[in-house]
Amino acid sequence: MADRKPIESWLTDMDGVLIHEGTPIPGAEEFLRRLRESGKPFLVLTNNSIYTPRDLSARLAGMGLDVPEESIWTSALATAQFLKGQRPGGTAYVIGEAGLTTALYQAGYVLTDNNPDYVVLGETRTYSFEALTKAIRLINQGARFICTNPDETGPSTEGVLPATGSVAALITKATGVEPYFVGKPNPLMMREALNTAGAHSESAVMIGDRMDTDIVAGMEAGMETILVLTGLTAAADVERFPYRPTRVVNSVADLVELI
Ligand SMILES: O=C(CO)COP(=O)(O)O
Ligand SMILES: [Mg+2]
Repeated sequence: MADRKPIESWLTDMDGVLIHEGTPIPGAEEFLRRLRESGKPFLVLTNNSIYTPRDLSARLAGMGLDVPEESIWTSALATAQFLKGQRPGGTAYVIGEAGLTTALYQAGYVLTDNNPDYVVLGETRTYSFEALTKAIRLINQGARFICTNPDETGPSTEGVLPATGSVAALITKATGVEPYFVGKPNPLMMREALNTAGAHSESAVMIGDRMDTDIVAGMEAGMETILVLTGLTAAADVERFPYRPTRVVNSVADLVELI
């Protein structure tokens, strides 16, 4: 890309780039090791709001991937930071896992189903009819609808998994209310990530497997972008979009020599 600065900071998506659910993607271990050895700032930037950074770091370590918790930024953390800024000491009814409930507690929020300020929808593998019904009723009674991420599906080795964006669509259908999405491609998540990594967009790169979250978010934040073909976007899909990544590679294994 013409007159761009050398890449000094690396922001990388997780699902579909480093792992497929519980399975590491070939080349991810070497990519992360080379990043650590380079001493360059890097951050794993995931829309997956299920886990706390500590739990996620432990899960990744169990797959042989060494990512310290301070190098992980999730859509749950971004959502908690957003709500803390919007309404300090607020209240929320939450559908999600420990990654989201812990982040909201740490942001000073009270989690309740009694007249909450917000309904906050995150990623889980155990959506319940009762919880969705409660969320729909609370939104109808005036609670503001927030969602950690717009991903309709997530990747796995067996195929796609329904994700938060699809569940949000169910609630929207039942209430007529659209959520505010905090995760990628919201510039909020990118700004917070760049600040967390101490990175500057003109010398940073965003690696991802989705054109409509990772790549557009990086592009609109002024970063170089690299699409990998190990996740949800196939090579033939790229041309359908009105924008392009800086480069397309098969996997993170192809990026090791760029670090
Ligand atoms: O969890 C996701 C959708 O289910 C997406 O996670 P990533 O942002 O790490 O790809
Ligand atoms: Mg992904």
